Amino acid sequence: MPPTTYLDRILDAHRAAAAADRRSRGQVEAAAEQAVADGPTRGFRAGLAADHGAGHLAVVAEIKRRSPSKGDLAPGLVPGRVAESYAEGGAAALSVLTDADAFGGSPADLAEARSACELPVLRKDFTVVEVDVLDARAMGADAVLLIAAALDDHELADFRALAVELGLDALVECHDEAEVERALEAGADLVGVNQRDLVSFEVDTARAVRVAPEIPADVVRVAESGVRGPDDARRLADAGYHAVLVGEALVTRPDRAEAVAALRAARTPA
Ligand SMILES: O=P(O)(O)OC[C@@H](O)[C@@H](O)c1c[nH]c2ccccc12
Repeated sequence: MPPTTYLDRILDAHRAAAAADRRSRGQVEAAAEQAVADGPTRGFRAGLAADHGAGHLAVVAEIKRRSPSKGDLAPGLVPGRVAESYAEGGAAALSVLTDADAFGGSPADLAEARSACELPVLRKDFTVVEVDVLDARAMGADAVLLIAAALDDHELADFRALAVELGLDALVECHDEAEVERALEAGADLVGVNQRDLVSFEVDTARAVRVAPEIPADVVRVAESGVRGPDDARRLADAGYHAVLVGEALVTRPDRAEAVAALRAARTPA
């Protein structure tokens, strides 16, 4: 047996939490339906496409208190304040970690960040059951993360269809060409290539650049993880990414708005 990885452990914890969930499906559905009745989502995919269409590299700015690989990044951050500075810097969207155990986040962080700005918000978490998708809508998210490595083909397609039904965009996170293939098969129109291997935690920029051409032109492409600054961002923009998703390099900075603006400008003029 291969050793249990961080990803396995996090997924096991999420599956155990889902199994221990005493709420009925009807209860969770009602909460999601209430959110749908309260109003439409803000358009996460459309926001990235629009900013890219306007000549920028779209920035998905992440609110991340800590990570399993780096420990505390910004444990005392105030989500509303951080959201304001990201918006001021020109972020196209936010990503908010809602996983508590490994990342120190919460649904309350997402709600606070979203109400502090007009930006669409991705719920960054480990989606393992359909209830997670319903919860994402109920907590106010505009998009949900589906990690290809954590889901089988049926789950990927079903969870994505449910997200679409609820008005959520689904960011399907891939790590290699085979996973991109599976994402497309499941109908993905928004694909993230995670440069960090969720098993070894190693970041490989060459991989994101190599995988990019595998993704069709009508799919919005997001490069995730390990983007340290404008130089990294420019390489990814040149490789065909519409957007970068950046956590650590933004959350640890005193001048978060300027750091976002510098990433957004990191595109070689056509
Ligand atoms: O902090 P970074 O290296 O900029 O990475 C952000 C983001 O890509 C990373 O947080 C992430 C990518 N995929 C995930 C899945 C779950 C939790 C976290 C992640």
